[in-house]
Amino acid sequence: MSQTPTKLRLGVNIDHVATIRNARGGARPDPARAALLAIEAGADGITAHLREDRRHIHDEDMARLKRDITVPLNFEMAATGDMLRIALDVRPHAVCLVPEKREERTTEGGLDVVKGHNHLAPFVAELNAAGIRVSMFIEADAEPVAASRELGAPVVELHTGSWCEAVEHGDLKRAEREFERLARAAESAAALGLEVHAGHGLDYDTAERIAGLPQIAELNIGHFLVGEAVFVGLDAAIRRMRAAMDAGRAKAAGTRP
Ligand SMILES: CC(=O)[C@@H](O)[C@H](O)COP(=O)(O)O
Ligand SMILES: NCC(=O)COP(=O)(O)O
Repeated sequence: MSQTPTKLRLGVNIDHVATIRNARGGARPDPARAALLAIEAGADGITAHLREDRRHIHDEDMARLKRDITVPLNFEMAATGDMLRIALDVRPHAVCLVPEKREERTTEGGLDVVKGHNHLAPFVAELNAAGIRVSMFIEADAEPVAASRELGAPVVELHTGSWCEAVEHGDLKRAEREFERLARAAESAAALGLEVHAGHGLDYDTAERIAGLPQIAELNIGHFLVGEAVFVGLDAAIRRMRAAMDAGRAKAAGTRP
């Protein structure tokens, strides 16, 4: 017998609207406007990453997003004292702790929650105490999942980058291995009572496939959607993404979207 699938949330990451704005300085395109449009199109949450080098999102963007949007704000940040101070000031719905390297082009790999336990513990504790939902952006492996649980984070976000890269390069064997890894990590996180999110590098096809993992509650997607917006508009790209996610979840559950 088929079961009604639980709805999978879509968090739209608007970082790269700010990347385009910053290419020229000034105020356009405005990431807060993109966030409002994303919500109209069906986003369940807005994600933004305040990088230490401020290459895209700026401090004022975070403050404006918190003030203007009507859905949960997911604030991605490195575990530094400065970022913690800003997050406690902005008070987003959620903070996702991510690893950050100044020279990287995008987030490479997950947080080292095992070796980094002592460094990360006070960040998780302070954010938890402030009522901000903490998620750990980790590699899809049992060890970081268990270490995140030990740290007291209620949520993990599984890094889908390696899987998406293998799919993009047509390396099907590696892609299947990476997908199995994500599936196992999602299962072990859910078994430990953690809420499971996933993201990085997802497109329509990979989002549809990963939506079939029933433990996953939220996908965070940005770069691909902002790129698609150039061709079809942000509204249409988000609606198509929503449909792909619903189709993937329904297919895996044996129902219709
Ligand atoms: C943590 C993560 O995977 C992304 O949300 C993050 O925002 C990537 O950083 P860039 O947006 O700078 O590529
Ligand atoms: N945490 C992942 C995210 O927010 C979006 O990543 P991407 O789709 O911009 O690669």
